[in-house]
This record gives sequence, C-alpha cells and structure tokens, in this order.
Amino acid sequence: MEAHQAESQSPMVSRASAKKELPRHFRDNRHVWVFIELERGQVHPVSIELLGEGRKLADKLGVQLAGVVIGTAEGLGVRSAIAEAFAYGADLAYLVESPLLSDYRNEPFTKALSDLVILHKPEILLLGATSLGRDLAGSVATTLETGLTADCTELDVDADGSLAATRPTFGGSLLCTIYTLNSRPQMATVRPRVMATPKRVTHAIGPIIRHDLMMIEEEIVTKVLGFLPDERSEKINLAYADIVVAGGLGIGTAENLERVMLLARTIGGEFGCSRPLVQKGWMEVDRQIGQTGQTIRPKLYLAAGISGAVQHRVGVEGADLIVAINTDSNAPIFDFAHVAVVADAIGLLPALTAAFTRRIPPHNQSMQVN
Ligand SMILES: Cc1cc2nc3c(=O)[nH]c(=O)nc-3n(C[C@H](O)[C@H](O)[C@H](O)COP(=O)(O)OP(=O)(O)OC[C@H]3O[C@@H](n4cnc5c(N)ncnc54)[C@H](O)[C@@H]3O)c2cc1C
Repeated sequence: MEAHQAESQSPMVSRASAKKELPRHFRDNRHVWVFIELERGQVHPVSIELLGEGRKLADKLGVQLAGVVIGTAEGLGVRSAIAEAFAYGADLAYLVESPLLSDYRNEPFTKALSDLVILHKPEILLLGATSLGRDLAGSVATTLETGLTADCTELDVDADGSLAATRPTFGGSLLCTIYTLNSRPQMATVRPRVMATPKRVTHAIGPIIRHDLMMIEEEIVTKVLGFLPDERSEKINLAYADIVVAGGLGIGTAENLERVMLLARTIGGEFGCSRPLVQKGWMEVDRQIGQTGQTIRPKLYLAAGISGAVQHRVGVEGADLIVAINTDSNAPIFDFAHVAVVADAIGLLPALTAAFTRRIPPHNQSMQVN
C-alpha cells in the first residue's frame, strides 16, 4: 500500500515524481463500487450522495457503477437498498444476505465486503464517513492491504485513470490530493452532505449478483445484546436541514444564543454554531458546523458573528445561499457569503425574528427548539 500526497492544484505534475507501475495482478480491477449503508433498515442518505459521485467517476472511466448491499433478508431493508441503488444510477448490485448480518458487526461485514472485493475486483470503493462506514472502511482497507483516503471533499479521476481523492489537511489550512498508486481498490470515505444528492431515475433495474457469507455465528466475537437509540439523534438534523441559522463568538454570550435559536425556529430551520461555542460549553457538539463538526448543505445558511475561518467554511460552502452578519466588513466570511450584512448581529437577530414573525403564519414556524 502506498498513498502519495500532492498539491491538489497540479496532480499530474507531482504524480510524475512518484510514478509506479501498478502490479500486474491489479490491472484487471474495474468498476466503481458504492457501499449502500443501512441504518435500522433505512438507506443512509450519504449512500445516495455517493452513488451520484460514483456515477460521475464510472462515466469518466467508462466502467460500471455497482451498489453493494450487505444485510439480512428479514424486513425490507436490503430490498429497498437495492432499489435505491438502481434508482440513483447503479448498473448492477452485489448482495450478501445472512441472518448474521442483521445488525452491524465489524467482523462479518468486513468479511462480506472483503470477499466480494477479492472475487469481483473493483477499481474504486466508496463508503460514507459515518460511524459504521469509518469502522468498516478501515478494517476492509487493512484486510485488503490497500489505500484509504478518509473524509474526502472532492473525488475525481486523473488523466491516467487514477482516483484523485482530495481532503483537507494540516488542520484544514491546506487541501491535499491523495493517490493509491500500487494497490487496488482505491478506497475513499466521504462525509454526509459533502456531495450533492443526485436526481432519482424512476423504474431503473439491473442485475443482482449474490454472494454467500462464508461465516458461522461461532466465528464472530462481537454479540449484539440490544439496541439503545440515541434519543438526541432524531432531534438534531443539522446536516439535512433546509434552513440553518448559526452563531459564532461575535454573539458575545451564551444567553444571546437564544436569539439565534428563536430566529431558526421562526423561519422553520435548525440552529448551529462555530467550534469555539462548543468548546465554551454553550452548545452541544452535534450542533457544531465545520471541518470537525457537521457538513451542511441547506437552501439558506445564516451565519451571525462568525468570522468564516477555513475550518468553518468547508462545512458550509455547499449551501445554496449564505447570508453573513458581521460587524467587520473585512471578515473572511464575506469572501464566500452571497449576501453580506455589516451589522451588529445581537441587535439584528431579534429584528429579523420580529419581521419574519409578522410575515410567516405560526403553523409554518418550527416548534423544535431544545
Ligand atoms: C483542527 C481544527 C479544526 C477546527 N474545526 C472547526 C469546525 O469544525 N468548525 C468551526 O467553526 N471552527 C473550527 N475550528 C476553529 C476555527 O479555526 C475558528 O477558530 C473558528 O471557526 C472561529 O469561530 P468564530 O468565527 O465563531 O469566532 P471568531 O473567529 O472570533 O469570529 C467572531 C466574528 O464575530 C464578529 N463579531 C464580533 N462582534 C459581532 C457582533 N456584535 N455582531 C456581528 N459580528 C460580530 C467578528 O468581527 C468576527 O468576525 C477548527 C480549528 C482547528 C485548528
């Protein structure tokens, strides 16, 4: 395994200095695979986003896109995962079904995915950078002794067909493009919402290739004794919210954050914050936006008292409309905001809330502030 880092701007120039022949036994590896993650029987949206990205890579390489589904025949989970894979662009699906795969456990999932890879030889394998995806990707990469680039923000293929996986490095101050030069598959994980959701194709179908999990329960050390849902996970849905209002240090005090929350509730959105507010204990970590927090892609992002440091920017630049309120007309956030408001956010937020309250019927205002 060898991963080579290069400046993202000129991958071809820097690759030349590290060029290596791909070992002969990897030269037959073809096709792009996306692992379709099931979360309590539901397809995780990041898998759909990756199918969109995988489709683009497959088209550039002139190969097929496959969805990989691993789970149990009980319930509708794997059926809907296969249907979703085809509906979002897959040409074929691989399926490993077994009662042992009803809950995620590292050992059987690693075996299922690694065996599939060894048998069918994909060139590129993409997984969501979720808790499950990170766990699985790491163990599959080490089992197969191949390269894995985690938390990518951009995926592309370069002129000689290699996967160019770009991700932030050095605390987000640089972007680096990483290549897996002499092993296959080239693996990458991508966080939810980093890639756009592709358009759904209706009634798409394709071949399903089944594979048996060659494992028995006695071989699996991990046992699932029960499932305790995280009670907060249903409440905070920052990554998939259409409207997000966030506060930064410019808000001044923890009490002033109520103004951010009220505006978010009034316009039917979620609220979030920059990292220092989490570090001060003013907001829970699930509401942090940015490189080490959530990546969001709302229709409207309203940032109040946030300077726009690069680590924050990478988490919000997929928003359709960014409105920034800042007292400093030279604040970096104004370099990428679509609407710049030079004003005191502490005074402006309640004024905006009052103005929206007059215009938006109460039943359209969100009731979820906690
Ligand atoms: C490895 C690493 C990871 C990181 N990850 C993240 C991350 O995920 N998310 C994140 O957000 N940060 C992250 N950071 C921190 C990041 O570098 C910045 O320090 C942080 O984003 C700054 O937060 P801020 O904009 O709220 O505060 P500041 O940078 O202090 O900005 C406050 C802004 O408020 C303005 N202001 C002041 N008073 C008012 C007012 N009354 N009305 C309006 N505006 C006002 C100021 O002009 C200023 O622009 C990370 C840093 C590192 C090193």
